[in-house]
Amino acid sequence: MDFYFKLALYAVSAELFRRFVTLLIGAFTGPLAKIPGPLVGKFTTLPWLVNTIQGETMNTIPELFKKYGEVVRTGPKLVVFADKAGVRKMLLETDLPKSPIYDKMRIHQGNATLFTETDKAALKVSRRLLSAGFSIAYLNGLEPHMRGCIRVFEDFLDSECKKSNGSAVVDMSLVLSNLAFVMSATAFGGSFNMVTSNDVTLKESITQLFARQVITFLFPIARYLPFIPSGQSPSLIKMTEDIIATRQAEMAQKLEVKKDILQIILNAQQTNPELYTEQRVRDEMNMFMAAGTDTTSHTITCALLLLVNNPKKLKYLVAELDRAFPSKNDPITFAKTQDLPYLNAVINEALRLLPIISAGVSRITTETTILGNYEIPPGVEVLAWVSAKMVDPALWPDADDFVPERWLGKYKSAEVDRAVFIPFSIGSRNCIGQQFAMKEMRLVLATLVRRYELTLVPGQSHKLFWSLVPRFRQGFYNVGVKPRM
Ligand code: HEM
Repeated sequence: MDFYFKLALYAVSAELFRRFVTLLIGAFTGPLAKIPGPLVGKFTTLPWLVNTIQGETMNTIPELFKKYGEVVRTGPKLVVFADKAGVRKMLLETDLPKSPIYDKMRIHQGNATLFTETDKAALKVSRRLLSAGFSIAYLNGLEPHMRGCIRVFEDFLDSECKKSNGSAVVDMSLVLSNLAFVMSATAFGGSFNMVTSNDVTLKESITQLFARQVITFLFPIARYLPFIPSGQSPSLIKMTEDIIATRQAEMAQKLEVKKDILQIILNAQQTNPELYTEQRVRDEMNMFMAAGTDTTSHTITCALLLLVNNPKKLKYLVAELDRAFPSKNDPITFAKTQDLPYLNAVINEALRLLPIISAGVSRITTETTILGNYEIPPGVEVLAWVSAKMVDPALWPDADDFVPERWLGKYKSAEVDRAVFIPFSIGSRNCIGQQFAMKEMRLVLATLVRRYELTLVPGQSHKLFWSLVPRFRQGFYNVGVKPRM
């Protein structure tokens, strides 16, 4: 017994020693050793993990770029890139696959969705299939749904104002999240009047889903712990199940059905039931609703934040919208908002200054790849820190200021650099919902600014943290709202 115990002890010690030596060698030799970064990053990703849990990487990594330059090693096999060429090469030219953290974000292991698919061949199939649901013809067909949702939203704002003697203070981050959720849900097959209030249930469902995804990509084992949020709130599960069941019943009765993403997924299920299992259909729908909710609502909330804090710019936008819609009741449409220069410029500035993509896009090298003048061996997680160049003072005069005018022509002799303005990412994994999002954001922002007087509620913190998307630390963003005459 004693002999076996000693043998086991020697074996464990030898293994620990081997690992220690490998770590030391990896830290100070080999291609990654040349990459600058904090000393601790050569040995462990622990500080990065802690920062990610705290939602602080969006604030701390830019500090590392200031200290170490545009390429920083933050873990033994983790490198973050802010340089233009490196980011473009990783996302576009070499088109590296998504890293295994996306596998870990799956709600159900074994069930990939479009967002969490890491296999390039499988991606090609599902991306081609689902792209049909984002064609211009399909998106234009969504206009009545979106405008219907906005009408209900306006009724809600009007009644809030009536309740408080004509003007109200509204938590825009909450109500816009609910609105965006309903817009996605109706676009993907849901019924129309689902949410008309400042009920927090749906927002909490999405927040919970995202929080779980962050926890499980950091600690995959956590998915088995009872106190970790399931990411499957009962209201979200029920809603998705109802939407799918209603559509399946319509199909069974051979009724004419909507041509939408849900239908595309259900048709795929009929031809390929092994790949598109019932569970995958549900996960895919949940993913689309989540991807389409806090992304657009955050961007619109930030556009409002920037506008109410810059009243002169808000006036320019009001003037543009008054010219385009002289009567308060003129229909605000896709076609009429598509090319409004100042409206588009405001949305671009919101996407540039307060982007969704504020904590890097994760990829993995599969062979030795030259990125940012460094030789990156296979199996290294590389993060494209897209947001860095979007606020680089060398490219954007008054980089931290809200200047919609820079999108209307040269600003202080600089033209916008579209090669670094990539809030929807680039390459084969760019945002499939980009046009959907732009159409939705133009409609909502134009309606709010044309029909309501919007004012700053002072004393609020603009501090953000990251939980798959940026969120307000204070938990809300209030704006004063009053119907315009
Ligand atoms: C302002 C709004 C939005 C922004 C800024 C945005 C941004 C992005 C970015 C940066 C990615 C790449 C993420 C990565 O590689 O990890 C992405 C992917 C994706 N987005 Fe969006 N998004 C927005 C709205 C939407 C909407 C409305 C939908 C759906 C209706 C959507 C669906 C998706 C999907 C499915 C993917 C994964 C695509 C793939 O991996 O092939 N997004 N989005």
